[in-house]
Amino acid sequence: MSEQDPVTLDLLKQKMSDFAKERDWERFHSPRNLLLAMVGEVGELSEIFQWKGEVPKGLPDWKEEEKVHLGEELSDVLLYLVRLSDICGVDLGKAALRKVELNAIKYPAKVCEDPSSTNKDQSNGNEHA
Ligand SMILES: Nc1ccn([C@H]2C[C@H](O)[C@@H](COP(=O)(O)OP(=O)(O)OP(=O)(O)O)O2)c(=O)n1
Repeated sequence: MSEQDPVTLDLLKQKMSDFAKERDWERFHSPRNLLLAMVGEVGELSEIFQWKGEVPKGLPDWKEEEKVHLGEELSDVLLYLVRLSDICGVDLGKAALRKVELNAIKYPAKVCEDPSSTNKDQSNGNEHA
């Protein structure tokens, strides 16, 4: 794989599968364990922003090493999510695309100007699509 090749969910899925196989860690990669590991990584991601207050988009004032750390924690969350989906037999790419389409139907572009009002009134009464 070269630097120019796109990084796909399938590639990440394969890498995580190889990683677990090579270490004989498949027995640890159960749905529940992976979910808990992912939530732990969401916690580590949250710590990066904790107590900072709101930060401007693009993080212009952050040091390079802080951005590298952020990339690592974002990646841990993504990798566990990809692995969890795989282990559960869910095609994450397809499921996410379908969800994007459902979101567009639930929140028509011309109607929804204020995202803070994305609750019952604009979702046909269904809060859990
Ligand atoms: N049983 C495991 C353990 C780790 N990993 C992979 C997925 C994550 O990308 C990363 C998580 O590793 P750590 O648990 O060491 O977490 P961190 O990298 O965040 O290190 P730390 O918690 O020390 O900051 O390694 C995995 O697939 N399965």
